Amino acid sequence: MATSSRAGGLERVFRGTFIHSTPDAALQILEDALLGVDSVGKIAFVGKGTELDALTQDFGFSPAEILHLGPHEFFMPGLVDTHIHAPQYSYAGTGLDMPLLEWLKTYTFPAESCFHDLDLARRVYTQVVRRTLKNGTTTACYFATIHTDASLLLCQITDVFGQRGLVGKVCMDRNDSLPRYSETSQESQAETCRFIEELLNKQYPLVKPVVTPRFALSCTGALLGQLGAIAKKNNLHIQSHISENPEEVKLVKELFPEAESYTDVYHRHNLLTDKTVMAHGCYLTDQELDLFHETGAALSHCPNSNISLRSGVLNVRNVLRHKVKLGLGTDVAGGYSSSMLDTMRRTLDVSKILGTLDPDYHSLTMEEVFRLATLGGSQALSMDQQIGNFEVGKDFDALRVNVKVPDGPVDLFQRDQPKVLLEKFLNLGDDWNIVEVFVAGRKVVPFSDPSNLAVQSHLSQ
Ligand SMILES: O=c1[nH]c(=O)c2nc[nH]c2[nH]1
Ligand SMILES: [Zn+2]
Repeated sequence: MATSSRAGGLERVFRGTFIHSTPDAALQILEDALLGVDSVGKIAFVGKGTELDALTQDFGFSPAEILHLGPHEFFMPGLVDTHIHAPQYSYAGTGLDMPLLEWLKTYTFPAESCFHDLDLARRVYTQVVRRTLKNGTTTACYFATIHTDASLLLCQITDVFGQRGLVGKVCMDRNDSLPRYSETSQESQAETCRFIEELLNKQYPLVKPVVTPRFALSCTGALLGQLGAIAKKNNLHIQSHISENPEEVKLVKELFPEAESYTDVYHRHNLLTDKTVMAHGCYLTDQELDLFHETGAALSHCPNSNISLRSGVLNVRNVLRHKVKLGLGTDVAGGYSSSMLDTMRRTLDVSKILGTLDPDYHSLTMEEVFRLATLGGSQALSMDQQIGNFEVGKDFDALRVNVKVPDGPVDLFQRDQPKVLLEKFLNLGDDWNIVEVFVAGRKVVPFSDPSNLAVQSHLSQ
């Protein structure tokens, strides 16, 4: 039976294979399906090829207007990167030879401190948005730097390229290792308010502000409290890091002796809400995971970063058992790859290693990881009413995947079933296979040259 909604006139109708997840099914494959996208980018109907006549009548389109997918093609929901540092893209792929706190001091803070330079910011941010879009990231939850104007530029670039973005101006009023890359708590609070106000005034349809204390070690309790109040007053998203590395966990305990746990540091400053996403969480206790569940706060699992900085291992099965919302993140540049395909592969690898070490550990399946990267990410960002799968009424954020693209990375030897095509793509594919990317119904990849010219002139003003 077709499902439908009549939000606006029809813009496009596709026919072919659609693969997505639902809360009940990690993998749902719709073969020979028809999907209509309305003029405001929402999914107007999803039906079967056999229902063509009824759908053409109900929605007023002709069969000649249908865009047909090829035999090795399918649509899947856009990938949701729940944790990525846009400025760190400048040194992605390098500097992975030390643990977190030294890594921050040696590479991260010096690199981020340069982003007062708007020309540098424009170059790096343009490339990170283009690269992640090409890799199929339709929604990205970005950390910028402490610099408000450069953070606003990241918002503008995200808007121009048509990516859905949550963007945070980073807040840190404590940085002994590089005092020039720090703010007073008054500056941090005032600049966060300016960032939010200026971004909201721009009215970019797909870009939202996120309140972003870097992590407990970078912030005084006073600043954490002010940021919790700002988020509450404006009903905003919040992002930070938690329990990533043993040394970090130990120092947080020393710095906040009054708190019952690392999670409690954030909770007592009103920073754990159902619009919070915290990266890592490798060392959270069961009690802390209970607190995440009670508050509706989410975790972002960043396996490339956890391996590359030798930070720790997240027991995803335990997180899911506690019914904590969970998405995946590249965590560029602690994670060296900006591709969510890499993040999915590492999520699976880490889970298989846990299963090898403990025969009672129930490793994740490919289907579960696919759900985490799409619907899971949308839930972690509390955006699952709007994105995450192909439910009628949601925005059409989607990747058109061609597993047999000429000169591509995947070889096929027979007419494979859609599940095999998906598995080949997830394990062997890359951006060559992502032939089109849609965000809110707009085709944003391939990049259109005229719009790029517009970007260049727009951004150089
Ligand atoms: O992976 C990480 N990347 C960072 O930039 C950061 N800052 C605090 N904690 C962090 N962890
Ligand atoms: Zn991070």
